Amino acid sequence: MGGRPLATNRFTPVVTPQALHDLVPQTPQAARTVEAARGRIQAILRGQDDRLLMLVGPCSIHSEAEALLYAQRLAETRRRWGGELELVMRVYVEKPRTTLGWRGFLLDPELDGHLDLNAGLRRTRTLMRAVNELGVPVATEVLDPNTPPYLADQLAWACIGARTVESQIHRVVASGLPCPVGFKNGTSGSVKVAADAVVTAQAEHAWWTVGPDGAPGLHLTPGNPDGHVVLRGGWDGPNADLASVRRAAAQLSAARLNPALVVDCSHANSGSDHTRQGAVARSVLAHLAPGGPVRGLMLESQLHGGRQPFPASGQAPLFGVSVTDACLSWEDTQDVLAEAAATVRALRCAPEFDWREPVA
Ligand SMILES: O=C[C@H](O)[C@H](O)COP(=O)(O)O
Ligand SMILES: C=C(OP(=O)(O)O)C(=O)O
Repeated sequence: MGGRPLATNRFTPVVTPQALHDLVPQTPQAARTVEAARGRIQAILRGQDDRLLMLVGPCSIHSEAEALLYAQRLAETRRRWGGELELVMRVYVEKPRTTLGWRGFLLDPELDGHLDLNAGLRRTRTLMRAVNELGVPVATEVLDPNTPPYLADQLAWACIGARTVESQIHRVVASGLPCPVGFKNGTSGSVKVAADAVVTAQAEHAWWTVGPDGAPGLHLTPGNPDGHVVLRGGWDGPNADLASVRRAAAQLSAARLNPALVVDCSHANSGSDHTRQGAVARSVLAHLAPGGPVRGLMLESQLHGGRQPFPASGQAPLFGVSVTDACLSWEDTQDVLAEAAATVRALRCAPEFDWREPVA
């Protein structure tokens, strides 16, 4: 083969899952948050709890101080709207990229390309535990199939993203996760690939991974009964409107799946314009119906709105501003949450109707 010679492959050993758990052990307080939230999210998805699941938080975590400040504020918001909303914080530490870019705090916690994965694992686990200890449940995207043995006990909700939803190994991993898993529709907009992922993840599988001591092994997974589809729009545009929601729910019902849906108000549903997330959320709230398929919303939200260019090496990022996708500001997020809570209250007094009927 001609061309440029490849750079030399290098290998750096990584801590075992057990060593990380010994270093950052689970605490009873954090475990209570995780367990209780998993049960409540399951009940919402199954239609046994009429509150809305609200997955809110930064597109990506790049600083513990920022994330903890956000979590402290969210803890207060959770108390305020707990009767109407199940608020879960996005603690997203692995970023899938369309082509190239920073791959997240877990792999590169210093944002400088040094890829200190051991520090990333320790700092991520410490952060997730601290968020749970504040009483705020944690949601994340599971991107690298190697991460769950290190972090799964911290998660109340997990996501398989639009770029990996068609991947066999991600579906297999989801079948072994101990929490409800949302599957995004594909980047093309295909809901079929997400519905297929729900079916695949419901089954038992064999997942080749590492055990607590880091030795490779075969994890026989039980299957995940709480997989569901997350609508995030696609190449052809948004899919948060009533017709798209009805179509997706009908597709799931036809496949004999629970038609529960979460609508991501960001990504292709907002045209990646953070200022549109509120309008997308409001449009979904306007078509919610008692007993309808939409059980939750996702917002990409930060302390401050917008985004900043990824910081050059050695340069400190602006505090509270996303370094990946542009996010809704804290204040605008609060407005959306207040409206979501008011909608849930109003729906409790609304008559049931068949959401499948087309509006005349
Ligand atoms: O949510 C985050 C981004 O949309 C996703 O990681 C893709 O980012 P990119 O298109 O900037 O690579
Ligand atoms: C990467 C994300 O979303 P998607 O997979 O929908 O692009 C995300 O939610 O951070």
